[in-house]
This record gives sequence, C-alpha cells and structure tokens, in this order.
Amino acid sequence: MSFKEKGLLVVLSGPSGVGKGTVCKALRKRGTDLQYSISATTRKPREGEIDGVHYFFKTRDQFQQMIDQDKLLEWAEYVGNCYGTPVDYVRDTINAGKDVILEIEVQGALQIKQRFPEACFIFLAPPNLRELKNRIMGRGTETAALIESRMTVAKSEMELMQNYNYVVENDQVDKACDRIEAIVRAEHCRVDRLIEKYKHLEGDDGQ
Ligand SMILES: Nc1nc2c(ncn2[C@@H]2O[C@H](COP(=O)(O)OP(=O)(O)O)[C@@H](O)[C@H]2O)c(=O)[nH]1
Ligand SMILES: Nc1ncnc2c1ncn2[C@@H]1O[C@H](COP(=O)(O)OP(=O)(O)O)[C@@H](O)[C@H]1O
Repeated sequence: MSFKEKGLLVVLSGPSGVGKGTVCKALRKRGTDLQYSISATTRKPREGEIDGVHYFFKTRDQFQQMIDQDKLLEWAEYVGNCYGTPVDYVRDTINAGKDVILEIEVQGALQIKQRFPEACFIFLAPPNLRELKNRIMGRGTETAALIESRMTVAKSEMELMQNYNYVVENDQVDKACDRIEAIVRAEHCRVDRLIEKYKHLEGDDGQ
C-alpha cells in the first residue's frame, strides 16, 4: 500500500521585531530540516539584501500582477509595503514531502488559516513589549516614526495570538529554536496526518 506523507506547512508569525528573521536564520544554521519560502515584496531592499535571496523585490505593478494571476498563497500590506508568499514553491515542496516554513506577519497568517487550516501556526512572542521595542530600535533599520507605527501594529498583533496552535516565547534564540523543532516533530505524529497510513491495516490479521 503506498502512502506518501505530505510535507508540513509551518507558519511562524508574530509582531515585527520579535525575532522571526533571527530565529529562522538560526534554524537554518542548525540544519533543521525545513525549506524556506522566499517572499515577494514592494519594500525597497535594505543594505546587503539580495533579490531572490532575501526577497523577490517587486514594483507595485508587478506585485499587483502576481495577485491578479493568483500567484500568491497570501499577501498583506504592512507598514506601507506589500508582502506575499509565492504559491507554487509552497505547493510543490509540500507535495514533494518536505516541510516548508513561512516567516510572515499576522494578517497573512490568518489568510493561510482560512485556506490551509491544517498548517501548523506558531506565534513567536516577545518576553514583553519593552523588550520588543528595544529589539526594533536595536536593529537600527527604522526611523523613529516607523518604530512607533510598528509598535502600534505590534500591540494589536499580540491580540491575534489566540488564532495560533502554539506560542513560542523568543526569550533566547536557541531556546526558541528548540521549541520550534519540538513542535515540528510532534506535528509529524498527529493522528489526522497519519491515519491514512494505517488505514490498510484494517482487517489485516498480520498473516
Ligand atoms: N503576509 C506576509 N508577511 C510577510 C511576508 N514576508 C515577510 N513578511 C513580514 O513582513 C513584515 C516586515 O518585513 P520586513 O520589512 O522584512 O521587516 P522585518 O521582518 O521586521 O525585518 C515582517 O513581519 C515579515 O515577517 C509574506 O510573504 N507575507
Ligand atoms: N531572543 C533574542 N534576544 C535578544 N535579541 C533578539 C532575540 N531575537 C532577535 N533579537 C534581535 O531583535 C531584533 C529584531 O529581530 P528580527 O529577527 O529582525 O525580527 P523580525 O524578523 O521578527 O522583525 C534584531 O536586532 C535581533 O538581533
């Protein structure tokens, strides 16, 4: 009996500055067996960011075209820029039995919940809001006005935590990675994922 387990879709989300990028990078460095989707965005590249590596950088028109052609699994406007997940990569990778992790903001995560409820939703939480602000300021990529708007968004984003399956506190990057790896391992054992695999045993007396 052939059973091909599909890959998991892991959605790692949470407020800007909580450390999503940092934690994903650390997971990559550890060699955690996850595939990383590259998002499309209309945001301008930051220093050192490479098109096709960090993001696919798009004009507004190009991004709109992707929406019109249904090429995005989800997309959201965030602090004045659009961000979206190319659907083909996610579909093909999962169908090939590999796990994909998306590092996205909360509106996009909620869209995926509508279309893909079986995905594994992880909310990365800061130890507290003061620490969150420190991290955004410490990164030094935003102006004072942008930091305030990101903090306003962050507070409302925290309230969406209840829509997720898991909350992982990012107090220390290594610990957050350990927790995420444990969640992914547990998700692979979920009955609703594996029940098909064992269906053929019904009526089989082992002879
Ligand atoms: N919905 C959605 N959000 C994304 C996507 N890619 C990145 N983001 C999120 O967009 C927000 C802003 O990203 P960015 O400008 O790179 O800033 P940073 O992640 O805060 O350094 C972050 O919360 C990202 O997780 C995507 O494909 N879809
Ligand atoms: N556990 C942590 N402890 C202390 N600082 C952290 C931690 N995780 C991330 N940071 C720092 O917080 C800032 C924001 O992290 P980043 O990964 O860019 O957040 P996000 O992708 O969620 O917007 C960065 O300067 C990063 O080095």
